[in-house]
Amino acid sequence: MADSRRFRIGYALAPKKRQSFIQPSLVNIAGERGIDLVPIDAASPLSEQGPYDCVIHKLYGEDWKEQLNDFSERNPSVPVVDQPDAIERLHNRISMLQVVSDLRIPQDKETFGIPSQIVVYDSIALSDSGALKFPVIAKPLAADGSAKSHKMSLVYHRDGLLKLNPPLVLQEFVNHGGVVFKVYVVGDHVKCVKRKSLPDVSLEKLGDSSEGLMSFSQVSNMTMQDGGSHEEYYESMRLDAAEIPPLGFLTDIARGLRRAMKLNLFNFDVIRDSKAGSHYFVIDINYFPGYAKMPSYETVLAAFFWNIVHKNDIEVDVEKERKLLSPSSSPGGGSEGTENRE
Ligand SMILES: Nc1ncnc2c1ncn2[C@@H]1O[C@H](COP(=O)(O)OP(=O)(O)OP(=O)(O)O)[C@@H](O)[C@H]1O
Ligand SMILES: O=P(O)(O)O[C@H]1[C@H](O)[C@@H](O)[C@H](OP(=O)(O)O)[C@@H](OP(=O)(O)O)[C@H]1O
Ligand SMILES: [Mg+2]
Ligand SMILES: [Mg+2]
Repeated sequence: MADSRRFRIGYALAPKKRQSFIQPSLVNIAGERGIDLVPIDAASPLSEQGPYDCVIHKLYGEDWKEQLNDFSERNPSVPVVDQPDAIERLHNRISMLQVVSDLRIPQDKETFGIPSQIVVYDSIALSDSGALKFPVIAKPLAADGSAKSHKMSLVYHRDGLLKLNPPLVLQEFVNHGGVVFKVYVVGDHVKCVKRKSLPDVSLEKLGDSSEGLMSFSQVSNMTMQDGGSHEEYYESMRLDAAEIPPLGFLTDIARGLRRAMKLNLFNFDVIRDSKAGSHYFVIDINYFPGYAKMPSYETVLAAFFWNIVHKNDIEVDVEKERKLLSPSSSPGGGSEGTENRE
């Protein structure tokens, strides 16, 4: 007999994210699979809303974190995707990439790592960039979703550093042919797309840049102008010609990151070292990225939701779950039939 039970996924998203992610196409495809997407009002107590079979979210701040923790304590059987403590690691650009350095994956033909980087907490420390080679990219230390956290500078020489505002990360710029590979992860699903990136920096450019630095923001999200310049034309040719790294290689990294971070919804940016064609750098990891930009995102996300409500097939903090499910924690909430989940 067909399963007629419907499942409710509560979502707490900022207005812009809600608009881009909760497309009618996603609502329809999830609906056909028996899953209803239900908005959560972040201004009211979460524990008074519901019932939900799962909560997905992307909101910042301590208050929201407390709300989620409180909800999990009251509703231990309802998965919160993902746990706020696990997401927090991605709000700092050092802890974000540390997880990549700590990954132990057998590396064969293709190898990966992160660019050399240092963290700078105050202006005095800016005069000492250590052993870093220029150019470097200065990135705000915090990756907290604010417009400011995406404002970067490409710094050509030491003098350019003095114009920056710490706390920030100074990361060696790697020439990579102007293309960034965005690897989207949704549970065990992995999809790579190509995007425009910063162009390579030549030695000549390094020598004659009097400004010392160039500011930019969200370069991979910039669309090319209609009837654009020659430069844009060549950029788009470069993008078309770029070969995506082997999917098996990216999937191994994705799987390793998912396990290590205990996260299900993220993407990471990868660039290919122009000097060593099979060496790659992971330069950024983002929680709950712009999935609507991923081909067939509706079917992928609907399948993910289905897996959660039917099989609980998500990456979780086992220790935390154990505590939450211990007899001392109070059960409750969740919609009818939640206990049917495995
Ligand atoms: N080390 C690097 N070498 C070369 N290019 C880089 C490096 N780091 C960043 N970039 C370029 O700068 C862009 C922005 O950097 P990054 O991805 O760290 O910022 P972000 O604001 O967190 O991006 P997103 O919008 O993906 O969250 C990258 O997409 C890439 O084009
Ligand atoms: O504004 P914050 O919270 O930092 O999150 C952004 C991510 O950092 C970006 O990576 C997302 O864009 P991509 O999906 O192109 O990576 C971007 O996607 P969006 O602009 O479609 O929402 C955001 O998710
Ligand atoms: Mg990025
Ligand atoms: Mg980012």
